Amino acid sequence: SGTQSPNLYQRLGGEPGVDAIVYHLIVNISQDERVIERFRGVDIERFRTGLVQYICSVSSDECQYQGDSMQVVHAGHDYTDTEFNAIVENLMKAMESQKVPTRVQNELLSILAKDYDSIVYR
Ligand code: HEM
Repeated sequence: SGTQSPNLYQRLGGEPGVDAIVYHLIVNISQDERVIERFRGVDIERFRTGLVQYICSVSSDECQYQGDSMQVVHAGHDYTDTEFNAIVENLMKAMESQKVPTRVQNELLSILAKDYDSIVYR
């Protein structure tokens, strides 16, 4: 804050911005037949709060993600390339709906892309 340049979290809209992005991501996932079956039986409120916290933690030093590592959370499901890309696409649509500038979108995507090897196994 103050005269410092805003961090990525702030450029994503801070807490209300990230809440809205994650909300729309979940709506998009719920309408996406490529991945919806993967979320059957999942505690969505827990998923929502975990994701909000995770995005905050990778985009600022303002939060600590309390959940398990991406590797542990996604282990044993054989998530595919196509499913990974579907989630990314749903996130992009969510950010677009919140009018997040393209370069800010790309900054978050490039950070999350590093989790690819922890989520998709082959
Ligand atoms: C950019 C890629 C991804 C990121 C950053 C990501 C991140 C996360 C985070 C932070 C959580 C919450 C963990 C917690 O706090 O408990 C989570 C849970 C989950 N993710 Fe992902 N994820 C990604 C890709 C995927 C993909 C490709 C799938 C499958 C289609 C998937 C399916 C799930 C499911 C089903 C849960 C809920 C697990 C449970 O609570 O049992 N994720 N993910």
